[in-house]
Amino acid sequence: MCKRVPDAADRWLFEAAALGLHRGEFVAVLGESGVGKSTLLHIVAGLDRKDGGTLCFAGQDLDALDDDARTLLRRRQMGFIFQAFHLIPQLTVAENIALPWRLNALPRKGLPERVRKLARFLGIDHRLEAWPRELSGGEMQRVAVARATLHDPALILADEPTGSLDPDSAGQVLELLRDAGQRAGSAILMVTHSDVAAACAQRRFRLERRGLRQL
Ligand SMILES: Nc1ncnc2c1ncn2[C@@H]1O[C@H](COP(=O)(O)OP(=O)(O)OP(=O)(O)O)[C@@H](O)[C@H]1O
Repeated sequence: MCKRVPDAADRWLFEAAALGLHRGEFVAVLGESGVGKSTLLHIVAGLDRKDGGTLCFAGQDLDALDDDARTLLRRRQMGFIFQAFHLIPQLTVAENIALPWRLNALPRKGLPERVRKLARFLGIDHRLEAWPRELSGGEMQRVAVARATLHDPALILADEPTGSLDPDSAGQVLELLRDAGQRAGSAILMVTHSDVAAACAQRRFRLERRGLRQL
C-alpha cells in the first residue's frame, strides 16, 4: 500500500509497503521518527486512509466494507495500543480495560475475574479502581495493553507499546503481547523505535520512503 504525505499531494510518505501477517505471528516495524509508522498502523486499523494498494483481513478486501462494517471488524477483531494511550478519563482502570469487551457485547459472566487476572499479570491489579489521571505513564501503558488484548483479538496493533516503560517493565509488556498472541492466535504488528523491543518479534522490517525492507 502507499500513502502520501498528509499535507503534500505530490510527495510519498511511503511508496509501496507490502506486508503479510499470519495468525499468531509477531512482526515489528522499525523506523525513524516521522517516517510513517503510526500512519501505517492507523491505515491497517481503518483510522486513516491509504492512497493506493490493497488491504485484506482474513481474505476480505477491506475496501469493500462500508464504515459501519469496518468499525465492527475493528472492534471485534483488532486491539489497538495507541502511542498516547487514549484511556477514557471518565472511566476507571477496570472499566477502561473492559471497554472493548462491553462494546462487543460479550457475556458479562466472569468478566471482573478476567480483568483482574490480566491486570495481575501486568502488575496493575492494585490500580483497578483508580482514574487514568492518577496513573504514571508506565501504568497507563499497561492499562492500554490490557485493554487491547482482553478480548483476544485476531490482530493486535501496537504503537510504541514500551515507550514509557523501564527496561524490566518493557520486557514484561512484550512478554504479555507474545503470550496474547500465542494464547489467542493473535497476530501482532508493533511499530517501535527500539531495537531491543523489535528483537522480541519473529520478523522485523524497517519502514522507509520506498516501503518496508525486511531485516
Ligand atoms: N493528520 C496529519 N496531518 C498532517 N500531517 C500528518 C498527519 N498525521 C501525520 N502527519 C505527518 O506524517 C508523518 C508521519 O507521521 P507518523 O506519526 O506516522 O510517523 P511515526 O514514524 O509514527 O513518527 P514517531 O516515531 O515520531 O511517532 C509526519 O511527518 C507527521 O507530521
